[in-house]
Amino acid sequence: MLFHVRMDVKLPRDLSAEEAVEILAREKAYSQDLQKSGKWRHIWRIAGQYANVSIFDVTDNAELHEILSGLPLFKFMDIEVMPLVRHPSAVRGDDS
Ligand SMILES: O=C(O)C[C@H]1C=CC(=O)O1
Repeated sequence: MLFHVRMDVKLPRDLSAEEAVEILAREKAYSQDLQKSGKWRHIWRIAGQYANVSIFDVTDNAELHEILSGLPLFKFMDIEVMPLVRHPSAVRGDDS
C-alpha cells in the first residue's frame, strides 16, 4: 500500500545543540535504512519549510504506524497521512 505522508518538524527551543545533533543523526540513519529497504520510497524537502513530503510503500496501516511512531523525531512532528490508490487516468502501468 502506498501512502503520502507530510511531516512538519518543530524542534523545541530548549533542545540543546548536543541533543539536536544526536537525534538528527538517529533520524537520518533510521530514514536511510528504510529508504534502502524500499519501504520509504521518496522523501522531498518542502522548499522553505522544515517539512518533508514522503511516499511509503508498506503492507498496511499498522506497519506505517509502526514506522512513523518509531521516528526519533516523532514527538517533535506533526504528521499527515494520505492513503493512495492508482488514478484511473494514470498512463503508467506501475508506480515508477
Ligand atoms: O528533515 C526532515 O524532514 C525530518 C526527518 C525525515 C527524515 C529525516 O532524515 O529527517
